[in-house]
Order: sequence, then structure tokens, then C-alpha cells
Amino acid sequence: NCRKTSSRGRSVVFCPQWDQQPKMAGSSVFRPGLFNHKVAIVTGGGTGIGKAIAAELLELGCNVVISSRKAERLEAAAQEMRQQIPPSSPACVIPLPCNIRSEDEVKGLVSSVLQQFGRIDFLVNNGGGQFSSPVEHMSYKGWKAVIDTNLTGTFTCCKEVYTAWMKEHGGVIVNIIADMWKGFPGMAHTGAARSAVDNLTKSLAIEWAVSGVRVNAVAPGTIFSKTAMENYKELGPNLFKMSVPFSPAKRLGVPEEISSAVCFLLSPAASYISGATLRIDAGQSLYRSMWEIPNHSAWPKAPDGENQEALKDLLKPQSKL
Ligand SMILES: CCCCCCC/C=C/C(=O)SCCNC(=O)CCNC(=O)[C@H](O)C(C)(C)COP(=O)(O)OP(=O)(O)OC[C@H]1O[C@@H](n2cnc3c(N)ncnc32)[C@H](O)[C@@H]1OP(=O)(O)O
Ligand SMILES: NC(=O)C1=CN([C@@H]2O[C@H](COP(=O)(O)OP(=O)(O)OC[C@H]3O[C@@H](n4cnc5c(N)ncnc54)[C@H](OP(=O)(O)O)[C@@H]3O)[C@@H](O)[C@H]2O)C=CC1
Repeated sequence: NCRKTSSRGRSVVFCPQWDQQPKMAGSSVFRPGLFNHKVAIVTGGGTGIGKAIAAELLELGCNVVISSRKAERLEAAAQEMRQQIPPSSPACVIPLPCNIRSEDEVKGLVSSVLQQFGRIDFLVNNGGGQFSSPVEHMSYKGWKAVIDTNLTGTFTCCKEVYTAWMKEHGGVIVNIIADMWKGFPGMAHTGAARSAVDNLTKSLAIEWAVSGVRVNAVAPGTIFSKTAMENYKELGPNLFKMSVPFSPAKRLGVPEEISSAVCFLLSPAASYISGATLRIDAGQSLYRSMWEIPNHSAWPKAPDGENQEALKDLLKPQSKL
């Protein structure tokens, strides 16, 4: 069904199906070999978004270290990814367990990667998460767990990779944050942490420009994966189903739609981009909030006066206005 048309003297092949054909899961739109011999650390790289990022980096020739707390799940993910690496590729994937909440474990991770590969070109701070709870019922321990993971964990990984390698050799960092642009009612801890990482990204982009380090963030909308859903236990399926109408796309995103943007930000195509946050949410952050506010009369009254009187009149059941 493809037609050849000529546009301004150039020959163009136009396929009407192209814009309807989705990118295939597990196949990058970037040039094979783009990241040959580079080394990346992807935290949370054994599941969901992190796994898609790791797989796309591998496909592009990068050596990838996937890291998170659960060693068995990490090893299984690495085995699965190894099956996809063509024999001609120089890339490899290794799982290294690390809790990003522990400064010592992060230091250990960075030094192991340097021992094994001798360099760290890319850091993707993707590991993290939260539970859902209104603030009034949130325990201090729960608040701290989420801040320590998403904010302090990201800080620690950035700092350790920078001081041990990127300060002298340059590199690229991408921080995964969230759609917290209208606050994050129901998950206020993560909203506060991700907003702080958005700001940290800007500070680091300036402080580390002198080392040739670019630092950017990606803010996903609601992205479906089995592991993300399972985190919310029995609430999970409904939470994700309920989110669909709140996306202007009227569908949820998938991890592969985040990984392509991360690979772009890591690549030389983004060589002049630093301190930026890319929202990958089909416009969700510009659209309506999921948080329902029931009708109530608790709000402070407006000042008396002619506008207030006219407003009362307008709102009477049979208003003449
Ligand atoms: C509005 C909904 C839209 C749909 C979602 C859209 C956005 C989606 C965003 C996503 O990020 S999806 C990805 C989800 N994946 C994860 O969150 C994975 C990582 N998450 C975790 O590891 C945990 O959630 C954690 C809380 C961040 C850390 O858990 P960890 O196991 O390290 O800590 P714990 O020792 O278990 O807990 C510490 C403390 O936290 C409180 N708490 C934990 N879970 C809950 C819960 N479900 N409800 C209430 N409180 C919780 C609690 O105080 C824990 O202490 P203890 O009581 O256990 O002593
Ligand atoms: N899915 C979505 O809609 C959205 C997700 N995000 C964020 O994107 C990132 C990836 O989430 P997603 O793939 O969806 O969900 P997953 O639950 O699949 O991924 C979370 C990953 O983070 C790892 N992790 C959690 N805590 C730690 C820790 N203390 N140290 C090291 N690793 C840790 C987990 O591994 P382990 O348990 O083995 O440690 C897991 O691999 C998270 O930060 C998430 O909050 C942001 C916006 C939306």
C-alpha cells in the first residue's frame, strides 16, 4: 500500500499504515550499536519500566547493570534479557543487588561496576515506588521509607556515581520521577519526593556541567506493568483500570514508551539537553485530577457584598440571571 511521492525534489516513500503501526515491544527505533561499549546502571532494572530501559539499552549495544533489592527476581530478569542478545553483540547484562536506601550498598554497587567494567557512562535512577494512603493515615515510618527511597536514594546514587567516575570522565544521568504536577493527593509522600528530585535534577545539571555531565528527568504518566500493579495488592487492578479515563490518550502507557525517551536523553541526540524534565504522559498532567472532592460546606464563607448576593441569586434553583 506504499506510494512514492516527490516532495521538493526529494523522493519520499509514504506508507499510510506507518502512523498506525506501534513500535514493537522490545525493538528500539534507535541505531543498533549506538551505545556499543558504554556502561549503564539501571536501578530497579529487573521489572517494569526499568526492565524495558535495560532491554533497550542492551539492544543498542550497552553493557547494563540492573540493580534492586530482590536478588532472585533480578537474576531471573537478567537471564531473560540474555536470551535476547544476538551473539554478534558486545553487550552484556549483570544483576547486582543493592538497596538504594543504604549508602554503603550504593558505594559497593558503584565500586563493583567500576571493578568489572572500568567505566560508568549512564545512570538511570528508576528504582523506587510508594504505597497509597491519605496523609492523615500515613505513618512516619511509611513517609520516611518513601522519601528515603525516592529522594535520598536518587541523591545517593547520583553522588556516588559522580564522585567515583563521572566527575573526571563525564556521563549522563536520567532520573525517573512521576506525574506530581498537580500535587499527588493519595500519594503525597511520593509527590513531595519526586518534586524534590525534579529540582535536584536542575541543581545537578548546573553543578556538574563543568564535568560534562548532563542530568535530566523523565516524568511518566500512568504506566502499566504487572509488577507496578502488584505493588498495590488487591487495589492494583482497579487503580490502573480507573486511571484510563484520566488519560487524554484513553489508554495507559507501557514501559517501552518510557524506555525510548530515556534512550534518547542518554544519546548524543540529546547532547544539548540538561536540567530538563520530559513528561511522558500523553498530556495526563494537563488534564483532570483523579482525586474526587465530595460536595461539602466546610469552606470559609466568601465576604458579604453585592457579588456574593448576585452569586446567591445565580445559584438559586430558579435563577432569573
Ligand atoms: C492514584 C493511583 C494511580 C495509579 C498509580 C499511578 C502511579 C504509579 C506510580 C508507580 O510508581 S507504580 C510502581 C509501584 N512500585 C513500587 O512502588 C515498588 C516499590 N515499592 C516499595 O518497595 C514500597 O511501596 C515502599 C513503601 C516504597 C518501600 O517498601 P519497603 O518494603 O522497603 O518498606 P516496608 O518496610 O515494607 O514499609 C515501611 C513502612 O511503610 C509503610 N507502608 C508500607 N506499605 C504500606 C501500605 N501498603 N499501606 C500503608 N503503609 C505502608 C508502613 O508504615 C511500613 O512500616 P511497617 O508498618 O511495615 O512497620
Ligand atoms: N508505573 C507507573 O505508572 C509509574 C512509575 N513511576 C516510577 O517509575 C519507577 C519504576 O516503576 P515501575 O516499573 O512502574 O514499577 P515496579 O514496581 O516494577 O518497579 C519498581 C522497581 O524499583 C525497585 N526498588 C524499589 N525500592 C528499591 C530500593 N530501595 N532499592 C533498589 N531498588 C528498589 C524494585 O525492585 P526491588 O523490589 O527488587 O527492590 C523494582 O524493580 C518507580 O520509581 C516508579 O515509582 C513513576 C510514575 C508512574
